[in-house]
Amino acid sequence: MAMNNIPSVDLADFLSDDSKRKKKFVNEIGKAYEEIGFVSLKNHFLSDQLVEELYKEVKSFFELPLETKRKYEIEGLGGQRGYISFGKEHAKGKKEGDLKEFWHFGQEPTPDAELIEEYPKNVQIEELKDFNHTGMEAYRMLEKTGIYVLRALALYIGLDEHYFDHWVSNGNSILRPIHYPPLKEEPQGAERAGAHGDINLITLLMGASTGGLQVLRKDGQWIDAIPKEDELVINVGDMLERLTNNKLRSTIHKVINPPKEDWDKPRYSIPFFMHPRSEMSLNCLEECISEENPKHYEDITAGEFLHQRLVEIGLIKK
Ligand SMILES: O=C(O)CCC(=O)C(=O)O
Ligand SMILES: [Fe+2]
Repeated sequence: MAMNNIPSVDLADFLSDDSKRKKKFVNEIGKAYEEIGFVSLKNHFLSDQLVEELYKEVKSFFELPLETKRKYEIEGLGGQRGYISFGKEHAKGKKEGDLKEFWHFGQEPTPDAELIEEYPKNVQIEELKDFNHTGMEAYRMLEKTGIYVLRALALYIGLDEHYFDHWVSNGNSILRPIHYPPLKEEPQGAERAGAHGDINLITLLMGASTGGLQVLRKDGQWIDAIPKEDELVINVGDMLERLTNNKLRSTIHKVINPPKEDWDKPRYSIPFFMHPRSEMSLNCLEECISEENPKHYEDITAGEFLHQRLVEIGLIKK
């Protein structure tokens, strides 16, 4: 039986004036990311009320008729904004599409952002007047939380506390509400979400409508990752693993199919994928290269890396 043992950390420690508490947080989250790659975080900035409103909007959207949702599936964006229909995305290296449909909210940059690459506009849903602004409100609160987590990680790695600030402010982050519909037939090798590592720097995940998320521990055992009430599950993605030359671990995870008696139950989940600006260098940091841990990756920018991975998961056609 899988069990839940994702370490829990308290953002209030990091925000406290007591330097011992701040240091404690930095060490706890750093150690957890070297070991399991996941934490559950309390005292973040996303309120229960906002989560509730967002789930309500998201459910209303996915309940719309397919032809209405299809109006919002925009060609040529590599699935980076709007609606992405059932079965389109697959885990890297897997041919069966995941059993999910989803939506993407993207960055709305401030006028002074000076971006090298312009972001596509968010897609506005006409049928639901509160959908877009509720999504962007949650986006901002998750982004704010993520910036503090990255500050703690910068200190852990031995960088300036504000190393990531510039790269993630006006960065290419994505909020992804997902609907896993009820299963109607034997899935034939497909899963709700096949085993994968996330592409981005870090992922912040509010509680899902039901369980199903599992994480692959170093010893090869799959364990459940369920945030406690009021907590966010936060994990390291491949970009941060690469930047830190494998010091911080992007852990493989998946969403398993429910047992047959629960096939009639849908699942909803809303991850926030924190991405930097596309020009950020992901070259392995000097601080993370040593004789025992020689450089594992070629130099690359975040934009180039993202493009490669979108091709590999089926969202961009070669
Ligand atoms: O649905 C979930 O709980 C997680 C989904 C996920 O891992 C992803 O979309 O990257
Ligand atoms: Fe994921």
